Amino acid sequence: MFVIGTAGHVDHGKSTLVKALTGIDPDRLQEEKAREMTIDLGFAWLKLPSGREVSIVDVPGHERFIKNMLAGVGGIDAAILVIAADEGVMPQTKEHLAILDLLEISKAVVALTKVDLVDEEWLSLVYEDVFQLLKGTVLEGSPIVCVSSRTGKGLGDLVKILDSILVDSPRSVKGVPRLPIDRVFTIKGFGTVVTGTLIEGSLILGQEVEILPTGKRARIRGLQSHKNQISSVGPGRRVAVNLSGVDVSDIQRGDVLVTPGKFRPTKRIDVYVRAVSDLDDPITHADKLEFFSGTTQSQAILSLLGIDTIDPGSSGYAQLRLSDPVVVSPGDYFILRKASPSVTVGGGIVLSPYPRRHKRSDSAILQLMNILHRGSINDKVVSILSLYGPMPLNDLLMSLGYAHEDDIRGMIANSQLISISSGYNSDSLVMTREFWDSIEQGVTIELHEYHSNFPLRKGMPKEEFRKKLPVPLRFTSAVLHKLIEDNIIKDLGDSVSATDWRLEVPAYLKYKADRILESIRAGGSSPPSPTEIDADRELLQALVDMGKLVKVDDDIYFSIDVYEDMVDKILADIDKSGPITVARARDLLGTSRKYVLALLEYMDEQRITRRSGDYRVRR
Ligand SMILES: Nc1nc2c(ncn2[C@@H]2O[C@H](COP(=O)(O)OP(=O)(O)OP(=O)(O)O)[C@@H](O)[C@H]2O)c(=O)[nH]1
Repeated sequence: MFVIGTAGHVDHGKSTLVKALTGIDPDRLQEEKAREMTIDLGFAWLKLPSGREVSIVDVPGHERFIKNMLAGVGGIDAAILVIAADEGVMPQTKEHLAILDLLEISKAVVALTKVDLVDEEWLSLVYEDVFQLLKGTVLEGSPIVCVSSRTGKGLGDLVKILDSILVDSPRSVKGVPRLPIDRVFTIKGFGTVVTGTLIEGSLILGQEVEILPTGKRARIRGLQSHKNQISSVGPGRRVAVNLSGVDVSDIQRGDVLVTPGKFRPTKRIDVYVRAVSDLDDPITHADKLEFFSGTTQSQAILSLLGIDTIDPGSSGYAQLRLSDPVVVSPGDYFILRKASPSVTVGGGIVLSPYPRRHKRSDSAILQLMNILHRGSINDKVVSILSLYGPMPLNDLLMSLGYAHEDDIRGMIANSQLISISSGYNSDSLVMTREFWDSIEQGVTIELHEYHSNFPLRKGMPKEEFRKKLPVPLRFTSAVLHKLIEDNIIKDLGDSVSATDWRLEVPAYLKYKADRILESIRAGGSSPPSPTEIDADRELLQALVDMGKLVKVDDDIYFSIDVYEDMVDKILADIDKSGPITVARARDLLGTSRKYVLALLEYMDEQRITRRSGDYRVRR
């Protein structure tokens, strides 16, 4: 589906032409009728000879209403540039042409209107003038048709030309729906209605939607296109959406209707800027300008990257700081105007909707801009991830545009990118293969350093390890698991170690360790307490972690062979004589009640035995 927009100087016959073509008067407002001037946007639709229906947006030509004009042309696929044959090229003819050029609306036709008012000679002069005017713009070579809305002359040709230029819709049904709102009103008995051009994706009756930047949620209660009730709508269509759960006063022109959670309003964007060629002054760093995109507008401060000015007709990269949050996607077009004198100075393309602040002279940033502007999607993904580090998949899609979802998933599938699922919200973290390699190397170095600093510890506690990972906190668990799974680190329960590391008593403590082991083994089932043999607690724990001692409580450590022997004896006795009491176990092991009690409790903890009243039974 296509949306056609009018453009052209005030009073040159745009609204009259739309009415002559469609039978619908686009001037809706009382004031517009009284003053015979379009103030706000008007809407109509037309069936082309091929049978296709197209929407028409009629815009005001008066320079005072340029903001409304910009809200109207923000979503169009093709333009009719209207120039009155009696007056010829006028200031807003030029400004509107410059805007179409900046928005790269190359599907266009020029309608020389009011030809009933001029003679052939004059007409050919104006025709030549217009022909020259289009040169060097995206409209160069566009058909020029002479029409009269009064006599009907040329209208048939105009419609045929429109039919022939409207091929290959650039809009995708697959994308995420986004509807820049151009009107909000109430209909008695129905409530809130918003209208706009759906720029991608589709909307379905009953669906939940979000209004940005406010984040208000609503439900689609009704859909209309060209006054027909419909149950779903695809991209490139004018649509009226009846919403429940949201008040008219909560919404305004410039807001955007989207599916919840898919877009985030932004006040800083990276852009490619082109300056209008017949400007008096260059665009300069730190200029305060007005930014228009879709139906949105905001004040903007321009930070030029790598340059101080953009000369008329030239281009450059910039970061815009906006006073109001906007909802934009990469590839969106925008216009920049100066407030006084009121003039369109340039426009361009959004490259990155959620950038960081840049150093103006950073060559890496200029390189990134170049790639975001003209690079392949693979290069864009790799550059963004290399510069900004790992990113949740949804943020990456938001940064590069949902149209690239399949490409990005393809890069994950062929391991160019690593994706780690957090397990909840189906949220996953995406990073380059290089970044993943650097995590692997980084943790290995980190763990070896830890092992040499703490030679008596079996590993780094998992909590501590997770905090060191260079990824957002909610993904640290998932990353930890992948590192274990890929055999980069070793899982030790509550801690982790390097895979090639084994806990060993360092040489300088060997003598001490041997003495401790000897004393405890010599004690058999009644070993001395650590205090009695003046044993270092950390060293004891290391001997436990190495499997040489078993710690049954803070004061009782058994030698492993003694412990295993005692466990065997108790289990054999249970098998032979049934559940065992503390007293029977004491006699069996020939030790005191203190040791037996601690041992049996430990065995319960280890799920070897279970306590049942005064007895222990096997688990
Ligand atoms: N003779 C003649 N008059 C025309 C023709 N088309 C429009 N007009 C007249 O020109 C005047 C302006 O026409 P509009 O259609 O309102 O002009 P517009 O471009 O829509 O004006 P804005 O929307 O305010 O910019 C009206 O009085 C029309 O009747 C035409 O083909 N021939």
